[in-house]
Amino acid sequence: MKLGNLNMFLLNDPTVIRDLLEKRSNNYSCRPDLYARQFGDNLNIALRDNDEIWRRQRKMYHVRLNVKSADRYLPYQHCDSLQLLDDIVDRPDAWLEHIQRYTASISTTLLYGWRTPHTNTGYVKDLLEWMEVTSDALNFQLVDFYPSLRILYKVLPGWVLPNKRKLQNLQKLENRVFYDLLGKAKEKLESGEAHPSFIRDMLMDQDHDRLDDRQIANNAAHGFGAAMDTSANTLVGFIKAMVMFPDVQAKAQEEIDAVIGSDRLPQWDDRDRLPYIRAVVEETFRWAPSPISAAVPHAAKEDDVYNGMVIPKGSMMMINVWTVNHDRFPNARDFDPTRYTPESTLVENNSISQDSPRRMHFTFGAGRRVCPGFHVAERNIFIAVSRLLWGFNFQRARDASGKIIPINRDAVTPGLIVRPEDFECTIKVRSKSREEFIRKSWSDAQENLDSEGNFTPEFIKASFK
Ligand code: HEM
Repeated sequence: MKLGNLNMFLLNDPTVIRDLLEKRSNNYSCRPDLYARQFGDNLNIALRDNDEIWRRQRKMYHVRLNVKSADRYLPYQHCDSLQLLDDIVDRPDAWLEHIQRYTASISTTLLYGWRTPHTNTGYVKDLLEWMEVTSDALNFQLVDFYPSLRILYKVLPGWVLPNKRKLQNLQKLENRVFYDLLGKAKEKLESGEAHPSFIRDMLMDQDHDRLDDRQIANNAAHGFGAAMDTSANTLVGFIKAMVMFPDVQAKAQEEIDAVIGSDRLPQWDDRDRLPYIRAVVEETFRWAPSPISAAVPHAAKEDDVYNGMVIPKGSMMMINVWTVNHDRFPNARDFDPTRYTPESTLVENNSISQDSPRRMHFTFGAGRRVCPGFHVAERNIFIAVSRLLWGFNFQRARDASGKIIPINRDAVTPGLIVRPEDFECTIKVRSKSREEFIRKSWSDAQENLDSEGNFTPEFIKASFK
């Protein structure tokens, strides 16, 4: 595809994705030189080109959010999911809000060490505002397709170029929020009160990791941007699937009831014994991918030739996630967990395996840029999905005359990160005894929280040995 002076290749075939993004990753793990990169000190890991700073930033994710570290953070997810369940019992119609709070909270806890009991106060409010401004400001712009316009963009003032103004405002917001959060993390570290988190680990090993303050501040905040919406939107996709495919929901609950029973909640350790739930999670990633075009395109570092086709230096390489997640499968818009064998879902890494053609979905991207938060994401989603199925029934909503309100199966919101378009549904707790169990579990969990809703030092000491 030719967009202005820019060449864009849409990758619609897993074999091509393997051959280019994976086998030739030296050439295809760059990012395009988007205009937006000039703002925010070019320290957004997802936008930055493949260079020494990006490698250092990315290494932090590999070292500090790998499988072992992701397991370490499970007490955070197990606890926050109890508030999610309790919130839904309280106000089932506000389920979207509760899901967004859950994913915001596990993100702030893991990245910064503090919880988010409500999303409308404090730094989390700032972070959510930042994400909103970011998704608006980061859309492709004319100057991305006609790089010769850059000089003009440089000299023209913000009031003539609304996008330049948006990016300038974004930079101001980032300077305030990101560095305040860094300052707060440093204070906690100095006073010995810092809870385990990504930013704490980066600060503790700052000299060894060779990241300066600005890089650490950006790395943590951009983790929030990458984690919060993608995880929330995936859970919205899961609820939509359960409402539209009641037989799948019934089968999933059958498995949970048989393996877990009614007097405890599922947890991550149960994953091995819940093959159908694992398949529901994978099918959710395939069926409702939040980054439908793998979020940010890769770019070609040098000219290349593939199957006789010339790929010029600088070309954008977009994984067409929607297509590769669907085209290979019969009845691809049916939500069908039986597409997966228990063996294929048992190994977590299969979803990001380098052997692309064997993969069932590309929701986490591919090659050296593949999502480094994958293990955390898998835990966020598995814990929420299994517990929601344990506690609730998800049904079609009816209007005042009792008629079922239709749902557009394929409609998603616009943008590079999408979620299913709003739809009506009814969520009901499965039984009185389950409601009481949820109430009690959350009430007991609150014993471990202080007056601001953060974990007490005793809980941290007991959970992180
Ligand atoms: C369901 C949840 C998630 C989905 C679907 C998702 C998906 C993606 C995708 C498609 C990419 C781009 C991959 C590519 O360019 O090939 C990406 C990049 C990234 N993700 Fe995730 N992600 C999720 C959760 C998370 C979480 C929980 C974190 C961190 C805690 C995270 C951190 C990142 C970062 C830092 C990048 C940029 C990597 C780079 O450019 O080198 N993501 N993610």
